[in-house]
Amino acid sequence: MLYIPNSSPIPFEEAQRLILSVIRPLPVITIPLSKALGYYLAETVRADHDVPMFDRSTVDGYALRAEDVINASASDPVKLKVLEEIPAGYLPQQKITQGTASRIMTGAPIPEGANAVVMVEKTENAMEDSESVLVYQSVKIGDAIAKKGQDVEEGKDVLTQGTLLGPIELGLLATFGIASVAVYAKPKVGILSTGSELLNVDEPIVPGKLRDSNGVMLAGQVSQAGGEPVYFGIAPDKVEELEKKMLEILQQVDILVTSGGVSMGEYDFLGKVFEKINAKVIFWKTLARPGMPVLCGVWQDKPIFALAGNPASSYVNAHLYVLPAIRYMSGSKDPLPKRVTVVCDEAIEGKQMLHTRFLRGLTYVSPTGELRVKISKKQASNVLSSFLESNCLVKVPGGKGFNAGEKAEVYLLGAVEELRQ
Ligand SMILES: Nc1nc2c(c(=O)[nH]1)N[C@H]1C(S)=C(S)[C@@H](COP(=O)(O)OP(=O)(O)OC[C@H]3O[C@@H](n4cnc5c(N)ncnc54)[C@H](O)[C@@H]3O)O[C@H]1N2
Ligand code: MOO
Repeated sequence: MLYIPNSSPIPFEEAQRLILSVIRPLPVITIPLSKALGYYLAETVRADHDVPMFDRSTVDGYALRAEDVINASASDPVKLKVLEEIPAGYLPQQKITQGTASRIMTGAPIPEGANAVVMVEKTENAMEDSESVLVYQSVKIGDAIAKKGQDVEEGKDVLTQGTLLGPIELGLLATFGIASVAVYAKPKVGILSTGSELLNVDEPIVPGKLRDSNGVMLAGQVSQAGGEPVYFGIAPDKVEELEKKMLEILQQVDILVTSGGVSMGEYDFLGKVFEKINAKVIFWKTLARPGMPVLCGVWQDKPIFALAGNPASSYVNAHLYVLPAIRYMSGSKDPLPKRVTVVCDEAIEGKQMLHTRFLRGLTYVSPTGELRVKISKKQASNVLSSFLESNCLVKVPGGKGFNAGEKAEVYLLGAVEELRQ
C-alpha cells in the first residue's frame, strides 16, 4: 500500500506532471460533425482538394484582361464587349480575348483569358447594357481574384490530431466533406462533496452547518473544461460510508473528484478511504496554496482527486490539477492551464513564504496597451466572493515577492476576450 500519511509536500508543477504521467486519452468515438464542438480531434485531416477549387472572383464586376484597361480613367473610360454573365455556381462558356469582358458575380469561376476583375462600381450602365461596358478604372493583373488553393492547398494537413474543435475547425471540416468525425470521448467526472456539516442547496439552514457550494461549482469547472460532470451529492465524514459511496461512483465514471476531509482533522478521512479502496496515492499535499492538502491517486487507472474543502482551495485545486486531467483524457496535447506574463500594479510580499501562492487578481489592459494585474483584496481560502472581481491567479513562487512594475505570471480564469480596460 502506497498511502503515506506523512509524505512531504511536492511542488505543484511536479504534481501536474505526475497526474499526466498516470492517465491516458479516452477511446476514440465517431460522431456527427454537428455534435463535435468542444471535442478534440482524434485523426489528422489532410486536404483532398484545393480551397478555393478554382480561381474565383472576390467581387461583383467584370472579368477582363488588365492590359485592355491600362489607360482607363474616370474621364477616359475604356469600352469592352460583354460576352456573357457568370453567376456563382456556373462555369464560364466564353474565353476572354482582347477588347472583351464577362459580367461576373462574387465567387464565380474566372473565365479563361481573364487575369483581373474590375468592380461593378467602377463601370457604367453595367447591369442594364448587356452588349458593352465602360470601365472607368485601370486594374492590375490578379486584382479581385482569389487564386486556387489560396485558403488551403491540396495535400496539406488542415487539422492535426489533438486539435480542439471550435467553430472555425468545424467550418473547415465541413469544407472537406467530413460529415462524421473521429474524436476522443469526453470523461465522465463524478463529484462528491464530503463533510457531515454540509447541507443540500435546497435545505433550510441549521446552526453550525452550511450548504454545499463546492458541488455545483466543481461541476461548472468540469463542464467548462469539456468534461461531463455527474453530481453524487454529499457524504458524511464516516470511513465506511465514504468507502462504499466512492467505490459505487468509481464503477460509473472516468474521474472522481471529492472535496473536503484531506487535512489533519479528526474527521479528515479521505487518506484512510484511499487505503481502504486500494487506491494508489500519487501525491498528498503540494507546496502551493490555496489547496495545499490536496490528495491524488488512481484506482484501476481512474484518477481520484480529493480536493481541499475550503471553497477557494477546491476551485484552485480543480483549476491546477483536475481540469488538465480532463483535457488530457479528452485528447488535448496542451492540457495545462493558460498563462500570460503581466506587470504588477503593486508590490507583492512573499520572500519569507516557502510555498507558491496563487493570489486572486484582475488582469486588465492599461490605457497604454500593457497587460497589468491588480491583486484582489480578500485572499482567504474560505472566501469565494472575491473571485467575482478577479479573472486570474497570480503565481507568487515560494521565496519570492514582486516589486511594483515587476513582471509576474498569471493563470487566466476567464476567456482572454474578457480582459477589461
Ligand atoms: N492542523 C491542520 N489543520 C489544517 C491544515 C493543516 O495542514 N493542519 N490545513 C488547512 C488547509 S490549508 C486547508 S485548505 C483545510 C482543508 O481541509 P479539508 O480538505 O480537510 O477540508 P474540511 O476540513 O473538510 O473543510 C474545510 C472548510 O471548507 C468547508 N467546506 C468543505 N466542503 C465544502 C463544500 N462542499 N461546500 C462548502 N464548504 C465546504 C468546511 O465546512 C470547512 O469550513 O484544512 C486546514 N486545516
Ligand atoms: O491550502 Mo489551504 O487551501 O490554504 O487553506
